[in-house]
Amino acid sequence: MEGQPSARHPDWETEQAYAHRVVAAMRAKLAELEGVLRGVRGEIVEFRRHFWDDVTINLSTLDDLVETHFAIRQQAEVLGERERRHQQAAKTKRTLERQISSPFFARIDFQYEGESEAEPIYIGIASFRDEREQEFLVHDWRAPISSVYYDALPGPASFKAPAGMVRGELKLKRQFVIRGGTILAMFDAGLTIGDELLMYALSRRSDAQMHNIVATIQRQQNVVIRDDESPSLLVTGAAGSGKTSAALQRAAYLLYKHRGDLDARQMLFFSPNPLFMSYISNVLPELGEDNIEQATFYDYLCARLQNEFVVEDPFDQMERLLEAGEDSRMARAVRHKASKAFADELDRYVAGLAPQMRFHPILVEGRVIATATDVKAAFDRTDSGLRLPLRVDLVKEELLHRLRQFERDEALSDWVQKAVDGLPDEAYRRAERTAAKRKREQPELDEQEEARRLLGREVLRRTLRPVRRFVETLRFVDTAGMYRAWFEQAASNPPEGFQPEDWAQICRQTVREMDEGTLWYEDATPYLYMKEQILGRAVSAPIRHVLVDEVQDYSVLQLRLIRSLFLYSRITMLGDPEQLVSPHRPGILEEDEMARLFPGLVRVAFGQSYRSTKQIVLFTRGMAHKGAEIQPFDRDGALPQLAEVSGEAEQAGVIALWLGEFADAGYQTTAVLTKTQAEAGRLTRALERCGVKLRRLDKRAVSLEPGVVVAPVYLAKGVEFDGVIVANASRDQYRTAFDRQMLYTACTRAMHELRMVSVGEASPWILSQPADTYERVNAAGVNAT
Ligand SMILES: Nc1ncnc2c1ncn2[C@@H]1O[C@H](COP(=O)(O)OP(=O)(O)OP(=O)(O)O)[C@@H](O)[C@H]1O
Repeated sequence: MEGQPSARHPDWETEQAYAHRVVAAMRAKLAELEGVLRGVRGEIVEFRRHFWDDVTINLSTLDDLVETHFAIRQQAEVLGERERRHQQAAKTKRTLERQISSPFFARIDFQYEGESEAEPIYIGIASFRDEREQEFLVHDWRAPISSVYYDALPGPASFKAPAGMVRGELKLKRQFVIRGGTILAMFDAGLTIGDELLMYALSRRSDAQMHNIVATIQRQQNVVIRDDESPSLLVTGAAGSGKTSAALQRAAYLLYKHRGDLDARQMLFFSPNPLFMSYISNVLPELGEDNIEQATFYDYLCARLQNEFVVEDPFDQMERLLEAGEDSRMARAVRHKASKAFADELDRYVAGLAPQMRFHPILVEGRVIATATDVKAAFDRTDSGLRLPLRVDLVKEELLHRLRQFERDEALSDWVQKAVDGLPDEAYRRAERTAAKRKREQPELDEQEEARRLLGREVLRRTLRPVRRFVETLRFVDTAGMYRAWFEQAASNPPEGFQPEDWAQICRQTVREMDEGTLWYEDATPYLYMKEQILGRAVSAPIRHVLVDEVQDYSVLQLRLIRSLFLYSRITMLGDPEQLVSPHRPGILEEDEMARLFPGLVRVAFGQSYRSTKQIVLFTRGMAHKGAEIQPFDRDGALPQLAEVSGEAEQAGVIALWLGEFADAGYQTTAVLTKTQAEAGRLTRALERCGVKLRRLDKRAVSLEPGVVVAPVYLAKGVEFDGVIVANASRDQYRTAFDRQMLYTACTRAMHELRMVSVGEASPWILSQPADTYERVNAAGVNAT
């Protein structure tokens, strides 16, 4: 690395003077903004107080009603506009406050082609203009020219501006660490980019929150961040290679580039667990952007399925699997239901479903408006050339028509007239007035009967409301019955092609579970997918960008569902096949299925791992299939340690000892990772008995705080800790290929230090690593080799 040691840099004073100038200008702007904010706030309070003064409420005639409506609307619009102005100013203020502490993090000197001098460009989290001088004191990191900082080395360079490519020469590339307006460190980048600043960033202690990487975005990451052309992106890369970070920076970049046209509510991030949602929730606000929408795939499924079933969550499914074992029927069921063969089979079933469509009858207070057979007959009368959702829609129209007819026909019937007695007096008076008016227009009308008819229809309208809703929301289609029937049929008559040998039993179990009102997690997606095929896809048009993290854990149908629900959205997927911690079959990321579902898919692979020290990466990469491709970042730390102990009490003792050492090292976040929830519970109790203060994370945990946590590995996905202790990393626990992925995921959560303890012989996935990549210690933490 060519670079000047910070303290001796000859330009230090000049740069500090510039930083002071910028900060002073920012402070002045902040004061001005605070004045504006106070003013707008005052206006809002005043406006709210006198909201009704300018509105005359007059509901006498229809014209008056319309006028009143518009007057209220106009007032509300004025108020809304001020509130928006206030929100905008408050947002700018927050960004400015952050900028004042660290006004910029880089400077490039760029000499445009044809110019004789280079222009210094300072880069920060947002741009800042000196309005009097009409010059940019700081450029936004997302501005076109800023890309030179991320992409180029000193020498000829170019960047893409809206009007085309701009060429020139990069004369200087300088990086800063500034806190509280004071320069703490300053590096000039030479042939390699920003390694010192990166080292500075990666050596920090984790505070349980992910942070932005804006000052040290690497060239390959920048490709992903600024890609505004590919319809879909699949970013694969080793643990800690910055996939999630790049995706969040990408969201910030797109929000900036398309500001005014794209807002944060139009971007959706699928997170692996609720904990992760809180872990990343700081990144965008740090960059002055609003948080984008976040959901776990499970939450999304439940929202779509409403309350039709109790849907098992993926963590319970995981526990079920860990208990049953990989060779169990349950595991075979889950794997098969996640496969392409199953997805194709479901597509075939839906394609041939028309003759077997099932419906619920339409009943009103025990009276039959249409039997299930009637509804089926109505369906059969529709044009068989049409797609299922269109045919269902036609049946809906016919049923609504029948409901209207029923309302007309039944108004004078006894059961309805009996219910009329319960109507309020006002309803009687209204009906009598209307009947009298009609009598004047049609003298032959029986006025009393007309009033009774009107009252009867009012009763019916109320009674029919839920039935109408039932029809309008297509709940008359027995989708659950059809999903269930598919398994019933398959149990007695298995479909052609590959099935697990005990498929018939699996099908019967699925039926039993549904009869109890529960949907296993592995059935939730196929069921929803089938439902969307029958009833019509509720395409989520407002969402324009979807980001899917940990995509290696998704099944074929989950991806098909995402594609169909977000048909018009651009999709960015992030994954690492080595971290497959779901019972699904590996390889989904490699398959043609990806290219078929996401036409124009662009794949980007990240090779370098940033999270962990060189020692941790050299050790963990041995567990990965394509480990040789993982490049560690040259940051030194201790060798990972392994202690083999004889029992659980001894294990707790070793962990307590290690936790003490981690605390002495100043680690703020430490995780003790187990395989299962039950183990996490036992270990928590054992550690508490040793006097350790810790927090146990379960699937309901929604935030990560500094300190020691005990959790099963699958809950720590995507998250990182200063120190990680893998509990009971023994042969019994981590033996199979699936276990290897789990162990790899656990070990790669560590930033600075990794320790493993095993009750009995350690896992072969550890023992097969080169002896010089880890250290064996005894229960007292003393080298045991
Ligand atoms: N360019 C960078 N500059 C500074 N830090 C970086 C950079 N890229 C990644 N990191 C850091 O590396 C760590 C891992 O990043 P991130 O979580 O985005 O990786 P990932 O590929 O999503 O990991 P995993 O697959 O293990 O969940 C984070 O602490 C992040 O801040």
